Amino acid sequence: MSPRVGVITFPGSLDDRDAQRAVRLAGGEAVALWHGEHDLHGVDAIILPGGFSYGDYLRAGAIASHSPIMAEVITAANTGLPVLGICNGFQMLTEAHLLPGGLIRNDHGKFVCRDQVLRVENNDTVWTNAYEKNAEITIPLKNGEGGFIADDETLARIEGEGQVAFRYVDVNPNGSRNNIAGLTNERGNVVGLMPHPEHAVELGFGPDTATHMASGLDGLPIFRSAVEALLARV
Ligand SMILES: NC(=O)CC[C@H](N)C(=O)O
Repeated sequence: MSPRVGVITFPGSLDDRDAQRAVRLAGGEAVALWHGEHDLHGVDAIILPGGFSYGDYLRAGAIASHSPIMAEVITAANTGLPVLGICNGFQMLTEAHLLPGGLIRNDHGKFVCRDQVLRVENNDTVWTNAYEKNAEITIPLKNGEGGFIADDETLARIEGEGQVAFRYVDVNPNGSRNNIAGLTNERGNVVGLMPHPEHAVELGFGPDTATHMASGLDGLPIFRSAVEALLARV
């Protein structure tokens, strides 16, 4: 049976249906979940999608991190359930303290939208194991609050423990410390990243392959990583 991957919709989510589609393309069953529920409906993994939950009021992801379903997500993540946060979802994961540090307004003050090259720094997580270590991938990036921050001590710990999952290559698009684009928790079941893998899973809809010499499908292995890890577990 296909692993059941829950995608939570919050008020203001934009990319929930794209995430569901990516799950299906990777061989999983996508289960739509609503932020106001207290029930994860027995899913095998969770995706917190991109968007503008609660209009980015206070800080992007801050209000959503207190949604009723997030209490269940936090408990489940702490017992090993695979959880992926994409962009606004990554912001929620730091706000919920499932990942360290925080995300603030881009250093140049503008919204950024571009095809972004990333390096896979850690392929020993539930969500990155289908990549080669140090693989360079191109997936879209689109955010206003993507600047990763952490104090020096936290940053040293993140680097020392290998918790940098993805790093920006060539350009740092938002002023993130140490060019950090995505993180994992120590256990490797919770991963968050600013760029959008769910927008690079089908030819013709992802990065401009002619300009970037990208495959256009570089986001798919994130979803395949978890689906295949879950299948192997059964
Ligand atoms: N694409 C997104 O998920 C955007 C996240 C958030 N609204 C921001 O602009 O930073």
